[in-house]
Amino acid sequence: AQHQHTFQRPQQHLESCKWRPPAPRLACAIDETEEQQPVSEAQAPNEETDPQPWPSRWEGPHGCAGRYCLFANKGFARGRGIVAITTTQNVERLKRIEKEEYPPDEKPQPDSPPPYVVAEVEGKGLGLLANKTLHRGDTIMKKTPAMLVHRAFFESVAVAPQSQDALLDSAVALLPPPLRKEFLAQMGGSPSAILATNSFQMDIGSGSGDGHHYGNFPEVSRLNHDCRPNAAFHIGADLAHTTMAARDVDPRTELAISYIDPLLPRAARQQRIRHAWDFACGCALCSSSHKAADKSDARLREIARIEAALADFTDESVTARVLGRLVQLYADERLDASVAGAYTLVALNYNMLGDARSAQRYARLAHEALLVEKGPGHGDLAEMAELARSPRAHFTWRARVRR
Ligand SMILES: C[S@@+](CC[C@H](N)C(=O)[O-])C[C@H]1O[C@@H](n2cnc3c(N)ncnc32)[C@H](O)[C@@H]1O
Repeated sequence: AQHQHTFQRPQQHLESCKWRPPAPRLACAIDETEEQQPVSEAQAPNEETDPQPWPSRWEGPHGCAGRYCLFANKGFARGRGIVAITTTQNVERLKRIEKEEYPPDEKPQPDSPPPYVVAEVEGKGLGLLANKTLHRGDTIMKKTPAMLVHRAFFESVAVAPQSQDALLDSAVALLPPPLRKEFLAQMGGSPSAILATNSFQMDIGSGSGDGHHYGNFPEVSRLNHDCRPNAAFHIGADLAHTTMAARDVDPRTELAISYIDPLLPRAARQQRIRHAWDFACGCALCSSSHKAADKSDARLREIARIEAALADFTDESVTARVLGRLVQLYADERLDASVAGAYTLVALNYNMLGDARSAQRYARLAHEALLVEKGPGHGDLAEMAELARSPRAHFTWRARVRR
């Protein structure tokens, strides 16, 4: 699974982002209410009391709206469960992923106690607070989705809003009770509003088309937004959403992720947050003085300028001093959760300038940051490992000096 590209920076940064279904709906070509077969709770007897974990078994379709049908697997990912509103082709993909990533003969790791507690956070509703000291790279949580909904289910004019709501209600009813409780406890109210406030875009087709879904991970949904977050996240080919500490965190400190591109200037960040989630960001940077915000925006502009130069092999302004300046700007901006792309560029550019030691140093840092921000499946990892191993054999060696 890959994250949705919402913006493109020089090093092909990928961003996972949250979403909001399009509203208001303008047209409904076909009302498919009649195709709905809402699933009642009565169809799952004894599930509240049954101590046995559910076996992994895909069932459905339990009703359809247009090409999108409801499928459920109460035993998905070694007993966690999942529901999906998607196409039959994508269910086959989910089956393949489960077979490869969650083989039934492999014992699940016992869950270690979470390094956070859920608590009220002033001005933000509930949030997550660290309950111990965390270090950069520590895993905060790793969760598979409770619900996957094909993006076009919300966008297709062939699916009427009533059909959407009926199928979403049925989907919730098919979740195993503990996960259903977690799902319904999320901020939002109705299932569609819960999805609008708390979902991540993900591609379950590895970019091969029609795999674009909204993924809902109820435990992850308690993470509030911060423009300079102390946690980073990625969604892997195993569908799991992993949140990791991006810097050292003291106990009782709130854990937060960025819902948006943190490199946007303050006004654009706030506008995106307002537009997509309808809240005024109360993070420390957004609440800072005009003077501090202006300084931050000036640093972001300088970052953009330098990164454009680094990505242009013909740009002659690139020197070791410029590379050092970029690293300093990221540190000053506290962009600990978004440094992988910058370190990658810096590593490649040191190599292009013929400084093998610095290239190796930043290739190692980029490798570490890619694991935190993008996960072990990211394509640049091999490149950075190669550069760290033998900078002089890398195609970038002295590329700027040779010109
Ligand atoms: C994904 S939920 C996060 C958890 C949520 N606070 C809760 O109680 O479940 C997103 C919602 O949390 C609140 N929120 C998140 N980050 C915030 C921030 N930086 N400032 C103010 N409110 C925030 C907003 O109400 C937003 O719609």
